Amino acid sequence: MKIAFLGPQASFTQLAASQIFPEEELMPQSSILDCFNAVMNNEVDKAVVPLENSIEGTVSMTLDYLYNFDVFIETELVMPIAHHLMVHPENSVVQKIISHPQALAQTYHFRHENYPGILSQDFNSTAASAKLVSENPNEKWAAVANRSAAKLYGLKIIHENIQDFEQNHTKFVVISKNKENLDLQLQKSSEKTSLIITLPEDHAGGLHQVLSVFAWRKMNLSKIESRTLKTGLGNYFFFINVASEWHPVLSQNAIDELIALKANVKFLGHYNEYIFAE
Ligand SMILES: O=C(O)C(=O)Cc1ccccc1
Repeated sequence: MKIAFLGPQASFTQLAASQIFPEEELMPQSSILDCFNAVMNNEVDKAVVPLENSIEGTVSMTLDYLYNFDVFIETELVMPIAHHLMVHPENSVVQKIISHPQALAQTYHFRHENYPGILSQDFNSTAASAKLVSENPNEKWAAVANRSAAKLYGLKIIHENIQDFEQNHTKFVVISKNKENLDLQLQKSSEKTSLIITLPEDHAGGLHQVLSVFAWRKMNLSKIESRTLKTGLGNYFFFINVASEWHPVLSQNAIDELIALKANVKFLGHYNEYIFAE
């Protein structure tokens, strides 16, 4: 089986992907969009992408593509994230800090306290930034990336554990064209159902009606996030997680009732959440 992931080697997504799929062929992609496209074009069977971070929140690109592409979520892995600042071994001066926007956001206060006025630059992934720094020994650049990236690309770590909050976790999801619930040999923490709901038209109590479908069935919502539909200010879709085992009749009735309310419902999957094994 072929598995796409946000690469290159030693990205956080690769660490997640190799734990979920230790035996499969992992195929690095240079963006989250490329991961979705690889699935849609059948170049791969599945892809692993980051969905949410405990400091910075949802990876909005992933949320948008879950809305836009015909894919399902097959499983989720929660992984602790430690960021380090690294430079080329021949360098110690830092004039620019490069990383994935999520990593830059998770280290914002560290950078502003320790490197005030130093430029930051978004790049495709933490590992891609580490690789870029290693390929440019004459530039005074530093990357925010993980320890495996420092080792693989031969960089020197000058500050360890620079994430702004000690508790830093990212959820990675496996997406594919199949409605599957992956059974992994990892520690399972919970089960959930993910839906994307679009309300029919703007009217008082519209969202309340949608939420009451879950409330009176005692279906516990563990996440609700609104995201712009990009059709104009004030137009949103809602990403909802229902935290429970799958009750076929109850869950189908809830979806049928949402449809009767003229909401648009996209079922993303019922799947397990696993915890990264250190
Ligand atoms: O850039 C990476 O290495 C990724 O896999 C995305 C990411 C960035 C920061 C924290 C978690 C995942």
